[in-house]
Amino acid sequence: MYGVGDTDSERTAFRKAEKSYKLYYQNNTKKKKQPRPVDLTNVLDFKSILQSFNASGQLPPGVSLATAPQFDLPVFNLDKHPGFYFIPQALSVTEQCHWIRESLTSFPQPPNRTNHNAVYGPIHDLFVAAKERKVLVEKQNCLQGLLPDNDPSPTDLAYRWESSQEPSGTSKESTCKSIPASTLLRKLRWSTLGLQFDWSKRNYNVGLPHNKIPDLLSQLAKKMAAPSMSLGEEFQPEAAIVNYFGAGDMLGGHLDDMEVDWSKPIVSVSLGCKAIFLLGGKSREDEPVAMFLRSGDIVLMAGEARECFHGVPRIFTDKENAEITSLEQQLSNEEDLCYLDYINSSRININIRQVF
Ligand SMILES: O=C(O)CCC(=O)C(=O)O
Ligand SMILES: [Fe+2]
Repeated sequence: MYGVGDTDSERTAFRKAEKSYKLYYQNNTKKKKQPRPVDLTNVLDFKSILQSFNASGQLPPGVSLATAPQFDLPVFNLDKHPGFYFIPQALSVTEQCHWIRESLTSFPQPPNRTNHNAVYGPIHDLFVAAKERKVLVEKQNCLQGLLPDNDPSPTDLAYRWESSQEPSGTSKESTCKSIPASTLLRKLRWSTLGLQFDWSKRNYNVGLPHNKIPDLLSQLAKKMAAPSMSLGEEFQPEAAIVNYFGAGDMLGGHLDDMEVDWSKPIVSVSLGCKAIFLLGGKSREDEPVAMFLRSGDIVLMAGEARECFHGVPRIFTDKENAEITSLEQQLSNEEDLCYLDYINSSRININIRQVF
């Protein structure tokens, strides 16, 4: 689903656009790596579109106001992409902070799976462990026989958290593989909520243990999906993918085609650093439109837009372009500094789907 190009796709319009926005470094004269400057003049900016719409009722060519009865925020459509909806600043800063905390603490908790499952099995409390500078230590073959009798989960975990200050003790322990939680947090790429997506088989595996989509997230998705739903129908959130992006990360052009009913939207929430989103056509040969996604923006992809290639070639983690000042202010109290530290250089995307 998420592969970026083989040699053929290197030449497509979508791939060209990805390359033009992707973060590349260049050496300047003092041999310091600098991000290559990128031309952003063709990137649609719904923040300024909203501002001028609010001031004068004017919209740029190709953008129109969606009909969204009983919806209390302006929602925009793109004339060339039926089924695509943009809701700028859909979430307040307080709501954004809430979903950032949830995305880092509760969403990656088992039975939800993450990209780390394949290597380490289920990992509990990753964010707290990173905050407490813990290390993940291989337990089997290595610590067996050294575990206390009251170990809470001796059978289902091959790894466990340990304080990094713990003296290594016996020679048996010192040969254990150990990985700092902070490294694992930095390498967290996705977690899945609700019905679990099996990336190797490219389908939803309803047999995997899972929890329902959390109520508050479900309510949010139902409310935000409304502009793209037929009258009298309600969106049923059954699965969600949470994507975590660091500087230089990108999400290659792809289609989300594993859900049964494509008339239902994907509700996609952006948090943290600003990104560029590319929305293409049904073929990679179609020229994509580029737009900024900022913290608090929500997009809906329904109907025809569900069949369109899309991706995220760039996130901006530098102060000038990240546009997270209000998040920084709200997360500047002592208990939130750990979240601030993460989101300062990261973007989180939560996309919620109705599968059946
Ligand atoms: O990060 C985004 O804004 C898009 C995510 C996405 O397309 C996906 O997870 O399928
Ligand atoms: Fe997608």
